[in-house]
Amino acid sequence: MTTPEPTPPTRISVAGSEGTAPYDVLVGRALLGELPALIGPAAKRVAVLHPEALASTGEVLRDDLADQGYEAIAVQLPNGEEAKTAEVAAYCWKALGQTGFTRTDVIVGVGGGATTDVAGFVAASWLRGVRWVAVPTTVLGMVDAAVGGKTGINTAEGKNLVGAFHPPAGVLCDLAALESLPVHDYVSGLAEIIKAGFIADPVILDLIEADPEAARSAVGPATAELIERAIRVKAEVVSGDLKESGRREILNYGHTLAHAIEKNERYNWRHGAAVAVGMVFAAELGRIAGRLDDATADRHRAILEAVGLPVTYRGDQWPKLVQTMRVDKKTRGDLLRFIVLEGLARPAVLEGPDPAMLLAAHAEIAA
Ligand SMILES: NC(=O)c1ccc[n+]([C@@H]2O[C@H](COP(=O)([O-])OP(=O)(O)OC[C@H]3O[C@@H](n4cnc5c(N)ncnc54)[C@H](O)[C@@H]3O)[C@@H](O)[C@H]2O)c1
Ligand SMILES: O=C(O)C(=O)C[C@@H](O)[C@H](O)[C@H](O)COP(=O)(O)O
Ligand SMILES: [Zn+2]
Repeated sequence: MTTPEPTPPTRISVAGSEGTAPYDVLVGRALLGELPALIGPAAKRVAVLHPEALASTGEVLRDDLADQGYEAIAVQLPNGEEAKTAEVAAYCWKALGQTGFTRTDVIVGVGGGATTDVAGFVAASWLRGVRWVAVPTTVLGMVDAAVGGKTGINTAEGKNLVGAFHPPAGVLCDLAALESLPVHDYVSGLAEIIKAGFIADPVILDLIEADPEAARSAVGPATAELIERAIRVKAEVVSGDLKESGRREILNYGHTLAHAIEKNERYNWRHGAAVAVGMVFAAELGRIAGRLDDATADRHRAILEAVGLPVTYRGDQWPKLVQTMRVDKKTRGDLLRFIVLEGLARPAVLEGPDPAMLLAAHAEIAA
């Protein structure tokens, strides 16, 4: 009997823009052999930044890189959102300083979106910018966070308030990593996949609606296709607008309210769960503004509930949420701006909606 040839990874290209180099997102299995080529020939030192939950992965990777002749260190970060702080970034800078990390050395971020956001930010800020490679290990990291070069940390005042646009040299999405992901985290990533479906690729919605239970699994029949389709949406959008001067804002669909919910919950809600509620809110806002048809608005709640994502939030928190939304990055002056839909895959900006409209949309998600 012959052993089947390993399937080559899918390669999705992200164009360089505004002086940055193009790079590829690879999706497949057993991709770590690609890492040395992405680290490049100039590096002497490599720092592997990983969350506590992936301690053994981080150490194996460090040992592997050391065997290849790099001076490799593993830097363990707290799990999840707790890593996105100035203190954790400073801890990483200290580790780099003590290792004598130079401009030709390379950072590898292995973990979920929180880890790759910090790893990218440390890479952007160390010596004003060093090369980094993203190895996302969550659905959300693969389809969204690791692609596009938005890096950053939170401050007491809000989500992702400090950061930089600093694209990686490459992104390795090893689907096998998803098999250890708790279902709660897996499903959180589906929110960003569903977002990609509503803003650009409705086939995603059809695939999930055909078998929502299978969509919740790392080994479902459509898993790889869903992940690849969402990455293609992100890659296409960021290729044309790295610094979010225009079209990239559509990737923020549902995020204006989501970030306010995350802050209000002291980051104990997963990002994807907050984005799910935020998209239902944005859909209702679109409907109330006369931009979105009833069927598409209703489809939000149905698909998100079908995969087990939340669609409501505590009704008594509205004043605090509005206050936080006022400092959303899309706000211009005093003008709140939301991404809404004018139909499937037809995102648009809604500027300065009447407070009564916001209140009416809020009533639809208030628990
Ligand atoms: N930069 C961007 O463009 C962008 C886009 C979307 C989201 N984000 C950010 O991404 C973050 C959310 O990312 P996330 O949903 O991946 O969550 P996360 O990074 O918080 O990870 C969730 C949990 O899973 C653990 N984990 C990671 N991989 C694992 C694995 N393979 N097996 C077991 N456990 C694992 C983590 O340690 C953590 O405890 C948010 O901070 C969000 O703001 C950034
Ligand atoms: O890549 C983008 O652009 C996005 O908006 C993707 C979002 O899913 C992501 O959560 C992003 O981190 C939000 O960025 P922010 O600029 O609103 O903080
Ligand atoms: Zn997001």
